Amino acid sequence: MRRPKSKEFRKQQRVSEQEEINLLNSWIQFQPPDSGSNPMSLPPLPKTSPVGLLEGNTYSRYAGASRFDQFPLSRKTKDALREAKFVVTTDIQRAALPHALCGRDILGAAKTGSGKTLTFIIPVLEKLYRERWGPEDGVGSIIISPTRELAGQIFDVLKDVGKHHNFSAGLLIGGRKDVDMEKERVNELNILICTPGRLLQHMDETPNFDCSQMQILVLDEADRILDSGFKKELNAIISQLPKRRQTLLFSATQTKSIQDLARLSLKDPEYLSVHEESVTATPSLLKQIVMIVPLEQKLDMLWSFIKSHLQSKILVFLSSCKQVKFVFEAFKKLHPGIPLKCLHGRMKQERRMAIYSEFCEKRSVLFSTDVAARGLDFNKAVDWVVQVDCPENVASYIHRVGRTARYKSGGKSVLFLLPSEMQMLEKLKAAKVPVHFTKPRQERLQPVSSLLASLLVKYPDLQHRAQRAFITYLRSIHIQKDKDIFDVMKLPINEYSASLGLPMTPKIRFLNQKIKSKAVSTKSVLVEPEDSSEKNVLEVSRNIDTDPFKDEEIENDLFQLADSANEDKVKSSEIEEIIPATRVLKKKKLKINVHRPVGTRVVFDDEGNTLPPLARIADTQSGKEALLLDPEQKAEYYRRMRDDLKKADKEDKLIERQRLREKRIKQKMKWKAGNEEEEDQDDNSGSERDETVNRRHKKNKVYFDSDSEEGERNEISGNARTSSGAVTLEEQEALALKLLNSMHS
Ligand SMILES: Nc1ncnc2c1ncn2[C@@H]1O[C@H](COP(=O)(O)OP(=O)(O)OP(=O)(O)O)[C@@H](O)[C@H]1O
Repeated sequence: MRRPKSKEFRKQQRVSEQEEINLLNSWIQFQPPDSGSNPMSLPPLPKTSPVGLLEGNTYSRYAGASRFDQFPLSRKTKDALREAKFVVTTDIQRAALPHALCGRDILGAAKTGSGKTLTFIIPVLEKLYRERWGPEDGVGSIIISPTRELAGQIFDVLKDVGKHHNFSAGLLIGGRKDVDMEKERVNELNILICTPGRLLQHMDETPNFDCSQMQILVLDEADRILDSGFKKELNAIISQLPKRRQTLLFSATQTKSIQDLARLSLKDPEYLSVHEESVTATPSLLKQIVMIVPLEQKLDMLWSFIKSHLQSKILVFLSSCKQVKFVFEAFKKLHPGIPLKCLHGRMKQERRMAIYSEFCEKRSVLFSTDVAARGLDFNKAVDWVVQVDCPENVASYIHRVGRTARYKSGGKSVLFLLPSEMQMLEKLKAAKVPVHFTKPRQERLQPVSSLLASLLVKYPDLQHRAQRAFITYLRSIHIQKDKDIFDVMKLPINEYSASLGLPMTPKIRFLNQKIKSKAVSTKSVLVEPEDSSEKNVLEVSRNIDTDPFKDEEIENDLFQLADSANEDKVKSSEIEEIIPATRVLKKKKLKINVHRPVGTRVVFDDEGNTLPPLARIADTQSGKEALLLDPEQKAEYYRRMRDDLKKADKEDKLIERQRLREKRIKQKMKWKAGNEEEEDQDDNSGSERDETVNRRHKKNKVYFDSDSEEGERNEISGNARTSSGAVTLEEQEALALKLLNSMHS
């Protein structure tokens, strides 16, 4: 709390502030961009070096400044920077601050953890300070972030660095219930830090919400905000912002698309990519490992990894919220000896923030979706980033691994790649990502599947979660755009299902169609193995083994599970994986097992001869076993059995429908009560999300940001359908017969 100051003191302060501003303005040759320039006629992006950018400009002398106090910044900003122990500037800060303080538009690209946040927070504060912005001036700056956690983190940095300024700032993110309170106060805020959905909500719903005077717009993780997932929101937001403004875009993986820049009406933007000439696209202190892990061994590998790194802080990325929920719940029940946490878009906002803070403070394992992939700077360094599921592209990989090895600290990461995803390695290499490729050391694996199977028997809820995780994973692969890497048909589906502890492979409608058509077309693959991708896979692995970035230390010290000695074993599993026809045959075999009728038990007659199968069956009516050798008797028996099963099936379906109806009603009520939940942004592809947003806009004007909940609802209904339709009549018959059989054996 500040003590009230006297009138005289305030007057003096105003005068000295004005003198300081005059001085700053004379130091900085302030060049606001032309308001009327045509955004489509952008000049080619200049490839500038980080220092000495503004030759001939009075400001050029600051271009090479290596300390914050050498920059023409206000006393208030300098004091706060010093107090927060920010003294020496980073590359991107040195390169971008001179331009940003001049009022230029900037496209800033620098590696993860290299200090981009300060690079835009300082110009925002300085711009408003020099404009003498006050509460009555309203919104002066908007900073947009793709996720709520990142917005919260930027807000914290702003509070730190701006603590001596008198600006008001607000964090506007989805999932908060106090939207009405926000509406009342939003017009008094000078700096808004927000997610796109919530900002648009205020633009559309808040009476008199006015940002016509806004001076400076910032997009953090700009490439993400400009991609198709946020396209509609961003276009709507931009259309409501003044054309005359400064725009700053930052990301570790920057967009260079002229269309994107045109959408933002950038004026002569400075493209500052300070690490473009760098040998690697990722931080130099980051050690990166890629391992081939067959799908059915992923959980074994993850479990073994956790068990052998109990003293580390580990961030684990999985492809969907359902995966996160299942792995977290299952592993928690197995007590690995280190605290486990999970983070995904469908958690309540308060819980999300709490988990995020707890993980910042404590050594633990955090299972997360891509909500934690970008921008987050976990307080005490993350030791390991483990990518259990392959990221959708190289950019996503770079952001995920960038959660460790930040600023000047080191870090390690490991990516589990399926044999069918080996193309990813080539793409990483092409993008200058130095990975050390290695094979898993099988004998160090601690299998967890059998433990999971018993857990699933004990906890039916967990079984349901496992089924959903299974289906969502396959769907996430199915909807991936990059078909060079992601091919659902190459996955060992039954083995994967068993590895989750599931007793039977759940039915997946979209896949069944594919399998049928593939079963016909893949026969030729079996007779032409040399031409198949098998060869490619092996070739790739050989190439990567001779990777110049290879670091012996990693193999010996950092990841004890790795071993190249069992190369042959892995190769044979690769071969098995990449010939889909093999699996199709296997699958059929498995199915035959499931449908095994009563009577397949070997039975002998009085003379010791085996009786043919089906000769001996249980008479369910009388409760006795009987030998039904007469075909008519047998037919009659089966007819009765079929009728019974059909009846039971009908009843089951009725019950299931009723259950689903009740569930839907409950969800509706929850919704109506404004019980906001969130979407897992990874569960849906961009295009799916676009459709979702459209529908929502049309229907009831509910807003979307990185965290909306439509994905969940879609999935719930999708999964409900699957669970209700998953077990067919045939399978139910088989199951009943199997039960009878086991009762008699
Ligand atoms: N000049 C500096 N001196 C000391 N520490 C700094 C400096 N600049 C930034 N940092 C610290 O470096 C860390 C990473 O900064 P920041 O989060 O801004 O990185 P980033 O480039 O935005 O990363 P990402 O691409 O992952 O979003 C933070 O902990 C921040 O406090």
